[in-house]
Amino acid sequence: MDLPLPLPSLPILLLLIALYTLYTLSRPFLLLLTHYRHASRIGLPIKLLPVPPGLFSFFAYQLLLRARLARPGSPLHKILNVGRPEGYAMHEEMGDVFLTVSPSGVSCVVADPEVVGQVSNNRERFPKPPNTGAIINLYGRNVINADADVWRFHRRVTGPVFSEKIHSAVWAEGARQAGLMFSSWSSSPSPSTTAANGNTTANGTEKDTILVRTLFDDTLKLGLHVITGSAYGCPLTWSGPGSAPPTTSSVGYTYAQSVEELNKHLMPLFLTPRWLLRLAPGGSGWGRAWKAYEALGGYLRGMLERERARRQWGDEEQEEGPRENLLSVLLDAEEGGDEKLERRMLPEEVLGNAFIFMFAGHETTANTTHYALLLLALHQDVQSQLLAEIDSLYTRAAGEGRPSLSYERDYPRAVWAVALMQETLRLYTPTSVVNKCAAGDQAVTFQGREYVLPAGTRVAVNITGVHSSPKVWGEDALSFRPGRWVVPASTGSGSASNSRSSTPAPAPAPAAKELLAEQYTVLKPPRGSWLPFSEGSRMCSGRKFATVEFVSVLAALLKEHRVEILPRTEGWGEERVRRVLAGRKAGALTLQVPERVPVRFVRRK
Ligand code: HEM
Repeated sequence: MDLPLPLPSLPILLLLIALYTLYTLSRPFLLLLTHYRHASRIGLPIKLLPVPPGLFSFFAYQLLLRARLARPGSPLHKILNVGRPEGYAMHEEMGDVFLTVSPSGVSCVVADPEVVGQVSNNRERFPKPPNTGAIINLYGRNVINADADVWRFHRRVTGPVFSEKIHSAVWAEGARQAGLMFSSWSSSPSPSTTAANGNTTANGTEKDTILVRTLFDDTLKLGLHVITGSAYGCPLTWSGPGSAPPTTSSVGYTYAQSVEELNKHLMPLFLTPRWLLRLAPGGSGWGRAWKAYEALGGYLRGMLERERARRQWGDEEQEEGPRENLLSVLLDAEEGGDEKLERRMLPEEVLGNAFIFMFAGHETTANTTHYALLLLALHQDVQSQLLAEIDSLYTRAAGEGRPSLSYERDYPRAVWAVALMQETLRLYTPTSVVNKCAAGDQAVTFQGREYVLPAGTRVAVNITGVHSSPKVWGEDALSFRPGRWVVPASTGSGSASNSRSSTPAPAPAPAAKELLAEQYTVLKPPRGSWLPFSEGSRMCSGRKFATVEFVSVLAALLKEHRVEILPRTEGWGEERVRRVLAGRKAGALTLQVPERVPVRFVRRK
């Protein structure tokens, strides 16, 4: 006869619940202790963190921010932000290489160029941490979040796109889009852009000053249009019917809106299964996230279909054949057109890469242009140097009978413009940290001593830390001084590089005449000291793309104008703009100017 199992009595049940609760509550502390024990064997200074760094604290902070329970600089912000080291402050206290220990594990935070070099230039020993970039895996696996063999394959497929041919196309498209953007400001006065009334201008006439309130949105749109035209084979107009690529979606977001909304709603997209998002009410954040996801997916698929048709039926405009743009190399790999590739690319990988290049390739560059324009407006002396260089490029082009600047002839001479971009990226680098992870126990040498990082230790390369370190960039590390990048050509852009001892030395700002005489060049920084594009085999594929775009856009925008901030009498002035530049836009994955700053373009000749 079966006897019924005795049910636990109430006190035993309560005891079990209490024990479980105790275990759950004490688990983070137990983990913290365990990780601390492991970390203390490494021998580097240790900082204890109450919460796990990385995405957890990032999202927790975003939620609190939205619920208005935290604001930048508040104690909660400090606790949660501790996992995202920014600037050099933490290193002043802890040294250039130290460990953080939290319930989630041990991280090694690095702001020393030598250690950065060891970590970044060895993909086998220090790969990306598992699941990196899951947030950007929205449409499928891609070159940024893949690793090992999959990454190698994606890079082999997409790498050939970044050739001189595309840089030439980027130059032309950058100038064209900058021209369209400028015309949109000057030709159609609107609530956002009007001829400033009563301002003193260079020649005193009202129509020679253009007030621009939409620099933030317009530079983003410009970045999106440049990459769509030059890498996706889809040149766009600034507004009207030609301003969006073909789409397969009926969701009514414009192209620029779909990207903007997707950016805003990355968090729900990342955290919520797609089937649930689809059910969300249209007006909610979740509903908008779904709408943006659908709309952008529609544009990407629309461009892929158009490219497929073009490959099938031919296109008179595209004489160069299918290797011309990113979409055609992706489709080539999907169809197995290249026998040297080990396998075909899956449709989800094609879409994933079509998305990621657009995503990685427009916002970063656009924000750099935006920051640079504001910095130029604040630093008129630097702007005068740049304008002298731009004028000399146009004068030389005219002398050679060329109506416009060309990539081949003029880009190599744009020393000051490249220096400006590099200095802007040093101070306002879009990605503050690049993460790696020790594959097996890995030794690093720091200040002549070897430290072994156990398998699985995260390594956070603190880019902003390196960029603002006085040891690397001198006592004026925090000052905006593009002149530090301009060095006599005799020292050579290459010869000053790749050695720890040759940290960038201050260079006198040369006169534009001397620049033209080609006596100066842009300093190539020592390894590990300038990292906006990261370093090593996983460095940004679009570094030159972005630089060419930046130079071309600035040369077009400032051909006949100078950019200025609005005076204090109009509610702005230097101090306010400096305060805005000191902030960081919360919620953006990459750095953005946190507030809309109006500027004016004043005709100078
Ligand atoms: C100022 C502009 C840009 C900055 C500061 C920038 C920064 C970066 C950084 C820091 C990484 C490394 C990320 C990591 O390892 O986690 C990266 C990777 C990448 N970037 Fe950029 N980027 C810029 C522009 C572009 C452009 C214009 C494109 C394409 C047209 C692009 C495409 C990529 C790709 C494909 C990768 C992944 C490389 C790989 O893992 O093989 N980026 N970028």
